[in-house]
Amino acid sequence: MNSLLPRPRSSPAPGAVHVPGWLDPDRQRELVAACREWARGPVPMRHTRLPRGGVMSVQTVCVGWHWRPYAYSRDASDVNGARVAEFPGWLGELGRAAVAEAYQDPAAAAAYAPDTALVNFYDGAATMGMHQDKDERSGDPVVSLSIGDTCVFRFGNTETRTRPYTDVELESGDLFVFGGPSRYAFHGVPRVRPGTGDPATGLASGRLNLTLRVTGLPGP
Ligand SMILES: O=C(O)CCC(=O)C(=O)O
Ligand SMILES: [Fe+2]
Repeated sequence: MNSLLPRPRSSPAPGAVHVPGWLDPDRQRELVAACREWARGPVPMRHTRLPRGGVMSVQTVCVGWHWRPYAYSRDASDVNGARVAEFPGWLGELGRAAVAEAYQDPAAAAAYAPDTALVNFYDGAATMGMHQDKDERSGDPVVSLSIGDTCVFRFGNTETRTRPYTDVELESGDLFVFGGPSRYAFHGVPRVRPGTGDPATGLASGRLNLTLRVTGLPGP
């Protein structure tokens, strides 16, 4: 938080809600510690390789289900063949609390059962191009949690990867939920602002983002 006045919550599109400063400092520290463990394994955090030969600038580790472009599996055959870490119960609770906060809808929150989390780490130069989250077989909302350096999060429309879009500054502790008519909106991260995070989170530099999702795939 680098502003004098609290940042207001906003809704850049129907079904998309930004809640600034939702995670308190203790929660942020706990999440950084958990992400650090997941980054070690059983499937280590890596730069995801794209089918056409490119490599993503962010580093990613998954929990619950392993994502590779463009499908989910339990085993990370594109990394080391290991089965991904279990999706912990507390992370599901956090997801339900996030949906309750964003939509102020207890029934929608109670029904929300995320079974995967993608953990992305951005160094100062990493970006993410405009894309849709569409490898899930469920239209349930995506819950996004940010820790560390501030980024520009570009939230667009469901039709094109271009305008109209809204640029939102996601700071450490911010919650962003997109569901309903915005579930398949294009979005991306054109810029991270190095040095804006507070090292007290446990993250000396860079940005962490967790997206909780419902894969719609059969469990265990
Ligand atoms: O880092 C972010 O804020 C967005 C991440 C994202 O869009 C994704 O993992 O699909
Ligand atoms: Fe995404």
